[in-house]
Amino acid sequence: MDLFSCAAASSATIIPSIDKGAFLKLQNGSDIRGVAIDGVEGEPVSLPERVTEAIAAAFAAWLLDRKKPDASRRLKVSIGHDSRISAQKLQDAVSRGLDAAGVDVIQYGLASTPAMFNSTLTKNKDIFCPVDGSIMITASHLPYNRNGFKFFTNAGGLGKVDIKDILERAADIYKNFTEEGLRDPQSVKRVDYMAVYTSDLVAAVRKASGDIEKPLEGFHIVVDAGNGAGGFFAGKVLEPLGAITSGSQFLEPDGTFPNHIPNPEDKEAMEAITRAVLDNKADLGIIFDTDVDRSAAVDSSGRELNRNRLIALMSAIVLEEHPGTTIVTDSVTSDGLTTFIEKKLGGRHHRFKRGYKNVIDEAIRLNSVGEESHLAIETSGHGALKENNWLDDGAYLMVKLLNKLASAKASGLGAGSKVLTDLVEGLEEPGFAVELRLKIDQNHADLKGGSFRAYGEAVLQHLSNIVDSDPKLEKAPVNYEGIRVSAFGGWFLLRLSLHDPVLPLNIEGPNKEDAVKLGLAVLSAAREFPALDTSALDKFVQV
Ligand SMILES: O=P(O)(O)OC[C@H]1O[C@H](O)[C@H](O)[C@@H](O)[C@@H]1O
Repeated sequence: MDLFSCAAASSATIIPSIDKGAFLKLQNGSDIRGVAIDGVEGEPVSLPERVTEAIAAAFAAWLLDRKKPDASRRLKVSIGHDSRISAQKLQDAVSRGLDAAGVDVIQYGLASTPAMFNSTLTKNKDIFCPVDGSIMITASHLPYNRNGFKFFTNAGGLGKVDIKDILERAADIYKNFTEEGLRDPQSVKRVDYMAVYTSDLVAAVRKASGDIEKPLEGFHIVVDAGNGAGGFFAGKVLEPLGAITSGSQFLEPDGTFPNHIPNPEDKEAMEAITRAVLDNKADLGIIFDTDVDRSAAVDSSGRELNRNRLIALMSAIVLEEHPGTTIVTDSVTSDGLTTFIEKKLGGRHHRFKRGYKNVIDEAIRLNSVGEESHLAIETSGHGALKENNWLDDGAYLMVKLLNKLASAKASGLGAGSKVLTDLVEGLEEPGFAVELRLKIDQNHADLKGGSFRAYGEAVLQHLSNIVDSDPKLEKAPVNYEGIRVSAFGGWFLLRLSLHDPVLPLNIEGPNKEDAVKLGLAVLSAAREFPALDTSALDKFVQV
């Protein structure tokens, strides 16, 4: 069943009528996300093929406006996809939409999100690069029935404003669609771009090791791709570098994700890669999300190198290369991380907002106003380096770790992941950490017809007032998102979710008891908002 109401069937024309509002609802920050296939009750299809055609044609129109090519040149757009079961269907629809808008289509097949951005930068006429624009068909770690798009030009990923513009254009294009349908493109070019992208990663590690052909010889590294698109990393990156990859798991693409969610923030996923490392007595484990823009690692003792630890590790590597530089992170990073970056590593920690695009854009902005920054990274496992064109690339983060292993071995420091573990030595970790997500009921009368955002802002304002009147609670002096407060040896941050009608609450404390005290401070404010579902917090504070 389609989400959209059907227009009255006059003569033979049955194009479901879809208004602009329904198109705009497909926006998810700087991505487009929707339900691509039937199968989950209560989740009707919101991204059918014809809507996809319209979105692709709208991207082409947007790109033509930006690039203004002269009449003799046709623009080229590359398309790639992750392992989702709707990938082929959407790739065909995207190709028809681009072709109808007069743009050349180059299909890469199974690919990673960072590879797609990279194709706008690669200079190689034989493979039609650089392309003018690129589309990745993915819904990251979301369930199997979802899908969506990320768009790139050589200036980076498109932002919120551009996505809204594209969806508005798509709604107009869709209105003019006829029952006849768009033709299949006359000529689609197919390129094995992942071969190019992976050989760049291999070259980067070889270079860092002082041009050794197999700098990872003697290392045993297991990869867990969670049946997403990241399986290439074992056979196309690690093995040519000499590493043993036996025991790697879930490398085959399978859009039903039968083993675990491909998501380095997911507990089960991290447990799966940790088990693989320990069972195989491997030196290192590497895990990716579905489209490989996020990653995490596990050391040989089974210690997870994700979230704050991964940021600490990457900061140590980047600050060795660029002493004193600023590390930009998302807002839910720990106080211990700030101390580590500033006191141990001698850098500056700029704790900004949640959202990978927000941290990357902030790092670029800092550089433009004279503050040097080389790393923008989120606890989610998204990370981008200046040296890599600010490409949001989970595989490149792992390449930086491999460089470290390879150069340690080359300089006689031996194999194993100790060189990485040693780099995070001294990072203070909280005794207790939790994230609770408090939902706002958008249909509740207390919203009085207003938006969930306005309601969430009112909760935050009320909490802010309570904090101001309590001497035990100390507001963070610099804060870019929500209300962050230190007390009882720990901290909490209550903020609005980037996309959902939710107020995520992060609490870290020396122990659960102190974390509960922080939770109670939030609860005293939250209780007064009947549309806010505080049940998770109620449960948490009942020790
Ligand atoms: O605000 P939240 O609901 O916690 O979501 C925040 C997250 O949203 C998306 O997944 C983005 O890709 C991440 O970069 C961001 O961190």
